[in-house]
Amino acid sequence: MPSPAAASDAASPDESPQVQQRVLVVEDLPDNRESLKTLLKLALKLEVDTAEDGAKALALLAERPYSLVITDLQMPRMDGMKLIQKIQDDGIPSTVIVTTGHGSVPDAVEAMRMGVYDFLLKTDEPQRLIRMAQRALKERRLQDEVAALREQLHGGHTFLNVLSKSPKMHDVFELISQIADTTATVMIIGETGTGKEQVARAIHDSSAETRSGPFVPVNCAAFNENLLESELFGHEKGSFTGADKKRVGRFEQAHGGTLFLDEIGDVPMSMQVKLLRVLQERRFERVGGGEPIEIDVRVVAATHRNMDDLIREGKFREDLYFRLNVVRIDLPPLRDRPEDVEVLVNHFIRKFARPGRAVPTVDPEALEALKKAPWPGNIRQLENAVERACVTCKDGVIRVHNLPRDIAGRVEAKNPFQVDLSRPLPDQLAEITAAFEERYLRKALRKTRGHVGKCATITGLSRRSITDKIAQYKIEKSDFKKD
Ligand SMILES: Nc1ncnc2c1ncn2[C@@H]1O[C@H](COP(=O)(O)OP(=O)(O)OP(=O)(O)O)[C@@H](O)[C@H]1O
Repeated sequence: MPSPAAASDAASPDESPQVQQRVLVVEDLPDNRESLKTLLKLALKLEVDTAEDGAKALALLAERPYSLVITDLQMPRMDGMKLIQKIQDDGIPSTVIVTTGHGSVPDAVEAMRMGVYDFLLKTDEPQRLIRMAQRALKERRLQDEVAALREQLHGGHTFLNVLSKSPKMHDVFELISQIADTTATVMIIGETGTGKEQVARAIHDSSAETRSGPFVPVNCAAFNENLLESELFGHEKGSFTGADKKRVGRFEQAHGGTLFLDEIGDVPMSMQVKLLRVLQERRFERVGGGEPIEIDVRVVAATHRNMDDLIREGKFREDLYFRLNVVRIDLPPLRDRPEDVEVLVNHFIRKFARPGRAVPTVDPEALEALKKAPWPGNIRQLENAVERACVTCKDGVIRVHNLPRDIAGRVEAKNPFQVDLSRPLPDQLAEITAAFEERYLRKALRKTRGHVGKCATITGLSRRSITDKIAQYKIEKSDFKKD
């Protein structure tokens, strides 16, 4: 039997703080049982329980989950083979390793056929057991993770903090769970505000490999070429004017975790070559530094741009695109998942509810308006609208007039002359005029694709007046340029 001292330098296989793994040793001889327990405890730094036969083991397995069961085959009462059979039949989510004497090798081989992970001889080196246990625990953890993800996937509208009832998004969840135990590079494509960063975080959290490491986001569009290089790769002291200190770049910061390259379509060509090299070689040098730095990072990139167009126009390297696009996730815009509006509204209401006050509700007309709005800014725009409504609603009910004008205006426009005798006539007239003016202006902007001069000609107003009204109604001119 192995001696405890032999394994003192082995590392724990479970670096994830979220999954607490436990081991069960099943062995009838007290000395062997205790020395195995001490060995495993020391080497794996995990909780280890023991049982003297199969029946006691089953009782323990019914009480708490064990990631790994290490069992002898020959024992009184219930032997190892019967225990294995029961674990298989009852679908107990434990991985089994068999320890056996020379005489029982055929039984151990039979146990392998029944689905046990592996077997080893009692005369084997202790290190062999430790290595086997480490491998088995790692694989178990991945299997448990995937099972937990699948449960989330089919059990509701939330998947690692991403809310959705939409079948299109459920396909995305399925894809994330499929790639959870890989480190494949992922490319997320979606309009602004569709939740690209949120999904990138879900990918990071879904994987036991990355989750215990950092999630490092970089907005590539926020830097010019030189700054982006030093942002990503860091620099050595004195490598350029102003580099008065050594700087650790984002790639290095993300070691062991995920680097999220947002707005990848905006990376200048010369930087694209450098990125490609890092993705291929998994190492790089700091700016002004000679020593190559090895990194173990999952890269998730995102863009709202049409990558095919960028490649066609010669603005993005195809080879880099292929590297990034190993797994591609297309996020649908909010207007293509109307079933999500209510779920998200309720989520944001809870998020923005004022402490100490009741969580607001939404009146049916306001909810209808929220569901019908086109949401060019997608979930972020919806989030802002709900935040504003939570602040302005007075009696704990969000009504149409608490919504931004462009959304409220759509409802009022449906029946602009509805008379409300509880409010003074001038107030209602002013609202109707404003709603009509806003609709007129939006239509003119749509026709002219946001061109203020042309819009002035159509409306008969001055350019200045158009600009003032655009500000007054909080209209985003850029929304019309894209149409
Ligand atoms: N499915 C979702 N469930 C809950 N919140 C979400 C969801 N999707 C997005 N959000 C929230 O909406 C906001 C915008 O999301 P995010 O920043 O991930 O979008 P984005 O596509 O990366 O935006 P941009 O293109 O502007 O970078 C964030 O506050 C995020 O938390």
